[in-house]
Amino acid sequence: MSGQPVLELEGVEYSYRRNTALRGVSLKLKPGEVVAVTGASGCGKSTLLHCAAGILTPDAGVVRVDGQDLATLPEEQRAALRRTKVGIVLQFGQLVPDLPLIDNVALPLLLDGHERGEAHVAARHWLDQVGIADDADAVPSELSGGQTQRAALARALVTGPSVVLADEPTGSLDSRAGQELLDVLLQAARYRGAALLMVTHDNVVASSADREIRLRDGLIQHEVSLG
Ligand SMILES: Nc1ncnc2c1ncn2[C@@H]1O[C@H](COP(=O)(O)OP(=O)(O)OP(=O)(O)O)[C@@H](O)[C@H]1O
Repeated sequence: MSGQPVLELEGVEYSYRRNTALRGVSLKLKPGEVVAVTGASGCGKSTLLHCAAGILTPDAGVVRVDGQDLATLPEEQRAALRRTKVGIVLQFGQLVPDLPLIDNVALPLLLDGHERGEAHVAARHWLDQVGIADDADAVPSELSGGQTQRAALARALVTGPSVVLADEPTGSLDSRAGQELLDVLLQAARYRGAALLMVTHDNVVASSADREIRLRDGLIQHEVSLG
């Protein structure tokens, strides 16, 4: 795997008031690289993902996306970088409740100034890729947990991001549906050259990665190359 890292964390620390979640975590992902973050509940996995996404600002350390330090960018540029370069699949609450799925998935493109028809074509493509093209006109409250997760993945991939961050991407799916969704994610990384960082409790998901980073008490306990 060649190229400069598209995602870089250096000495990232984060505390929630008195609760220290990350104690200095460093990692680098190159284009097309797939990294699984594992570890016991509460070890800091989601916090790491949220820092990488720019949702949380680290207390110390640096997060770079495509070589740009998120902390030094003006808010508007940081938001634009996150919108265009980073696709995020969180566990809950990502979709806009009253918007049909087609618009939910097209939203990152619409916010970025793309024309509506063009955004809808891309959204339909990704709804099809994740297997819910028939639900394009449904609103999120009409969906199952698994369908919601698929829609969130379609929305994360619609901009063709350089970095995809996924928190338990197959969490509420049975093993077959989970495998299908994992395949979509892996293809986005391997064929489109996106770096994929995914938090998972699932050994099958972890073993599909190129590397596994195991966290313990907010630190990298060990790192295993699986390639
Ligand atoms: N909003 C919050 N306020 C206070 N403490 C928090 C908050 N979110 C997480 N924590 C604490 O930070 C630590 C790391 O939490 P985090 O959610 O990152 O772990 P995790 O490895 O993702 O856990 P899980 O596998 O259960 O999702 C834990 O001790 C947790 O209790």
